[in-house]
Amino acid sequence: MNSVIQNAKRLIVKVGSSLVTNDGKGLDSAAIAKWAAQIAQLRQLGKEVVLVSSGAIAEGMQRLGFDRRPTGVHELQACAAVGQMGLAQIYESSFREHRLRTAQVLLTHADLADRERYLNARSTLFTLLRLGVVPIINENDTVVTDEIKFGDNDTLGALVANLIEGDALIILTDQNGLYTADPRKNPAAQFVHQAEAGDPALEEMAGGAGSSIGRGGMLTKILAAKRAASSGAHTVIAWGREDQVLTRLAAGEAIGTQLNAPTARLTARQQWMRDHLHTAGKVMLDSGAVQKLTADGKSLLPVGVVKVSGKFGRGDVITCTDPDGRPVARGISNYASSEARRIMGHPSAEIAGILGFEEEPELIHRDNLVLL
Ligand SMILES: Nc1ncnc2c1ncn2[C@@H]1O[C@H](COP(=O)(O)OP(=O)(O)O)[C@@H](O)[C@H]1O
Ligand SMILES: N[C@@H](CCC(=O)OP(=O)(O)O)C(=O)O
Repeated sequence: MNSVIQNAKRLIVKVGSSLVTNDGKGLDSAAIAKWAAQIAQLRQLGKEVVLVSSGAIAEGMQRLGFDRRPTGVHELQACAAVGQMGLAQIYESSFREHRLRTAQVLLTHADLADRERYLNARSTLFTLLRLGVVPIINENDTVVTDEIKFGDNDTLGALVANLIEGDALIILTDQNGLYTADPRKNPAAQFVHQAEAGDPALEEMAGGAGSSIGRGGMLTKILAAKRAASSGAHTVIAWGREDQVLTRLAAGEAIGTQLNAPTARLTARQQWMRDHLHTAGKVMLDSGAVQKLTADGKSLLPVGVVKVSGKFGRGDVITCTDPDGRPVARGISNYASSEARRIMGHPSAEIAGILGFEEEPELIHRDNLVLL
């Protein structure tokens, strides 16, 4: 038995190109229908699921009649643009069978490196989940070149896990999981059931892609697990065609390779905020808001702010002080200082009326806040 996926509330499921396109032969609608049915069941169990799907280039190659992966960057980008239409269509129709809506989210590395775009992506994904939609994420291959790419969707899956503080990342691939060596080349390779994410020994075992369809191979999956672990997410690498793989994992069955996150959830993120030696701005809270933050574990609402100092933008880390000016917390602001000055002291229901828009009801969401 294994409870990591069973206990997970928010899951990121990544499916690789070779699985999605049946080794490049075209979109595998039967396999996709099975994952959609399983994801629908996970949602009924109260889990939130985000799907990261590869396969745009492989499907585009098939549609455009390339029998080998083109070497020219613009041909690859053209393939991705054509293939992504196929992915969007098939996911939309497969999930519709279960009365679930899908949303296409195409991201680039630049989107996640920029704090404001990062926060926008995060808010949009949370909103989609709250609305009961299954987001389908891929890299926006049409606009990125090699130097600025995530490069592979294992990495993208891990970054999405960090972005939305997923509890677990499930990487579905064409092998049962991690072996001590590439099983395609070494039939004596032993299966690894469990290990600690980030253990350097795993990187020695993992090789590159076994087929011409997949990109990253096992190494990028191991590195993705290490990356996801920094925000506390555990990773499972499993065979995507295993019968009922997702629902069985959710029922607590041990399938595939489990890479456990050694750090507690949010530690890395809290660490990142704590590590800010200087912040661009400060907000002074009334004593009620101090109580909400420090004793009740709540978010900071604009209504509890009495003074805003400094100049900061949406997404900057700011310091919260008590009425005597003593720092009590640090966190990421959802509003720029000019906006915060206008909404401080007001209930969140008035934000839209004052600013003409509302980003979030909180000035600092609890997930983006660390007590000092
Ligand atoms: N130690 C290993 N254990 C399992 N698979 C490995 C290992 N090293 C390399 N591989 C290769 O990694 C491949 C999976 O990666 P990849 O082809 O990129 O798949 P995906 O499209 O699912 O991302 C496997 O087919 C396998 O040949
Ligand atoms: N964005 C690319 C994904 C490339 C990729 O990482 O593929 P894979 O190693 O199969 O997950 C596509 O959709 O073709």
